[in-house]
Amino acid sequence: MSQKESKILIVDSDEGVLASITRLLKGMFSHVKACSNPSQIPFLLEKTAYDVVLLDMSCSERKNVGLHGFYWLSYIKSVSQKTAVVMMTDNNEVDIAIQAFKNGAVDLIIKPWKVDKLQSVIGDAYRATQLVKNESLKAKSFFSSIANKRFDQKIIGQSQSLKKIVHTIHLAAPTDANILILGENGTGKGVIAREIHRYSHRNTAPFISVDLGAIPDSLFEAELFGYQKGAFTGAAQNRIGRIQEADGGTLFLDEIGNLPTHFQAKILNVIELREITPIGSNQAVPVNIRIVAATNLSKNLLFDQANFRQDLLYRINTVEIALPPLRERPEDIPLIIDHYLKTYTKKYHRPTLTISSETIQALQSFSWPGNIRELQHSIERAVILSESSQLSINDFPLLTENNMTSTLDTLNLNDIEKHTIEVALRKYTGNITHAARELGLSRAALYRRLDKYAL
Ligand SMILES: Nc1ncnc2c1ncn2[C@@H]1O[C@H](COP(=O)(O)OP(=O)(O)OP(=O)(O)O)[C@@H](O)[C@H]1O
Repeated sequence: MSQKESKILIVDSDEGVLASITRLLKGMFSHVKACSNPSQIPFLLEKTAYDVVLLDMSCSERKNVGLHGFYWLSYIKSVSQKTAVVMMTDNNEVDIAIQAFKNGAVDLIIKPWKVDKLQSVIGDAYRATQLVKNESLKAKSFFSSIANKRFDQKIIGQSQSLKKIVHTIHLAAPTDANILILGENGTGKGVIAREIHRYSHRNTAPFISVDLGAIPDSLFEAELFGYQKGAFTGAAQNRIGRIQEADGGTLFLDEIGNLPTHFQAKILNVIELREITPIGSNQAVPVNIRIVAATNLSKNLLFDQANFRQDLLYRINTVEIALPPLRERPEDIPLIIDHYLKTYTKKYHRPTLTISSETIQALQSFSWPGNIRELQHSIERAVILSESSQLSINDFPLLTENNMTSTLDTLNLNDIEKHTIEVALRKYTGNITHAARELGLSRAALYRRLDKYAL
């Protein structure tokens, strides 16, 4: 591999990992930078154009906060499309790999790594970036195609409840009313928010989505309000924040229910004053935005002022859309299956794959705690792993296991704990951070139990 001006950034909170990978890659790259605090990533990327970033999935400046790597992966891809990001994880899960690729990672390394494997993956990633430089048009579409497809999703389903929701969207979208979307994880709140934007008169302006649950506290203000050059160490140039990026368009505040109270006050201020002040500036900038917000909090929790500022709530819920969980609209399931079967057989080159009607019925009777996202992932996994020309019940392990729809016929605490963990993992389609949060455990404590129960 040519060493001429090749640059790699390695991000991992574990200094030991950093030291050993740095040693391994020093011979391959002319510039190797190790970083143990991911909040420095914005400043490092501003200073240097890295060809490759090797990023740990759970890197965070805080302990046990889970898969923050996904946040940083999106960040890196948003500021530097040409940088190839390779993710590292100590978790050998298909879902994590699929999610990493969907978010734009070019490869994934499972810890503990084999030296030759690590070097060949990084070498390939570097060569891909050179391809981008040489054949920029072709390669650009290679890097951006997966990401763009995510935003094309149409609302699929014909149940009465979904029809009502689509009708509400058509009425409310063209007004500038703020809209609050309520629904369990994976019910399609993001898809609805994009549909609202598409039907609004702002649809030629940006739709900016901010996952409030994923932004580290230390970056909240910089990310949302932007900053001025010199505002803090490392602020090498002015940067506009996400709110200003949405000027003229729609700002989608996802997971608003997870926002700490002091940040809720800042968002309320923006909505009331319709202006923001970047960090380091004393000049307020007017912003013309329409707010669409979403949360998976139940109405009871949301309307409890101990959890959420009620003055903010009444600002964002002019129109409320409550998305029903998938189990309450099983008539939509065959359409969704058909859609994702077509999508994934095409993607994975298995055009002749069908699904038996018995399997469709079984999928309709399942409770889908992770909703459409879980159904979608199950179909994707089945398409990848099935060896026959027709998908059957056996291609969907959750249909054959004694799963969460059944009541546990035991009082053994270990069995109950294992079962509860399985339910949480399914609900969040393997997302350790979300599952741990719902179980009231730290990520580390959940990992210990996964080992204990061999899950
Ligand atoms: N009506 C639908 N038809 C087909 N696919 C859908 C539909 N609604 C959502 N999806 C797909 O389901 C997945 C989850 O959707 P989305 O991210 O919008 O859910 P969400 O409620 O915002 O989830 P979360 O609360 O976890 O952020 C996405 O891949 C999306 O494309």
